[in-house]
Amino acid sequence: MFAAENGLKGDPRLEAISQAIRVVPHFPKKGIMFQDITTLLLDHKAFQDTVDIFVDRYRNMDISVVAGIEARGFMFGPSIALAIGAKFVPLRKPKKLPGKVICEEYELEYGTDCLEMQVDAVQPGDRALIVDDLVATGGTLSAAIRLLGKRMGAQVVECGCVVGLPEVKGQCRLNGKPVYILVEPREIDNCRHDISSEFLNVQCSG
Ligand SMILES: O=P(O)(O)OC[C@H]1O[C@H](OP(=O)(O)OP(=O)(O)O)[C@H](O)[C@@H]1O
Ligand SMILES: Nc1ncnc2[nH]cnc12
Repeated sequence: MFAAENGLKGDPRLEAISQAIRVVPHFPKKGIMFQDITTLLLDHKAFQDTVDIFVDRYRNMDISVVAGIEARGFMFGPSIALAIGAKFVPLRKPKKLPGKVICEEYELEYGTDCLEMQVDAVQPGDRALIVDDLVATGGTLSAAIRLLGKRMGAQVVECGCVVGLPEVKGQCRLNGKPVYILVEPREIDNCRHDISSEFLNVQCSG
């Protein structure tokens, strides 16, 4: 589900949210158009609107757990959880969580990574919302869905992301679970926050 299908067509908040996200070409490496949500966090109204849109969508869906994906899912998930009266569960990169954890691997461009969750955080029958800033290939969200659904027996109601990259068709890999996305990535031409190339960490040739 992408911007045109999120039920918010014409909502001026979406344009402001989109404009508040800085686009950084060639970060962290050449060829990546990095969607930097840290500038959204600096814009109080756009940040509040982002959280409000998710809260309005999920407040009556009987969600009992909001699971946020490290690291950028932690910037939106807790506010949504507090507002809808759900618990917040962090899904973390390996070896960060104490106690008994379960792990699901996912593919990166080169190699694999995994997400971990504490086993006592979620119970069978919990109704889960998974939150992240962005879906690209969908590999990370897929691992999160498996952790909560297949491994713990929770019902994954939906995944909510601020940005979705349409060209990689992330929803195909999301195990049949709906993904609700606020905005598509902006084209660099319209970018308000473009970083001058002298500040880029990655040098580009050609
Ligand atoms: O759909 P995918 O192809 O799986 O990519 C999306 C994931 O990539 C980014 O996180 P990243 O792995 O860069 O980690 P970070 O948030 O800790 O920087 C982003 O915040 C998502 O979690
Ligand atoms: N283009 C992108 N911008 C920000 N985070 C990402 N994670 C994967 N692709 C990304």
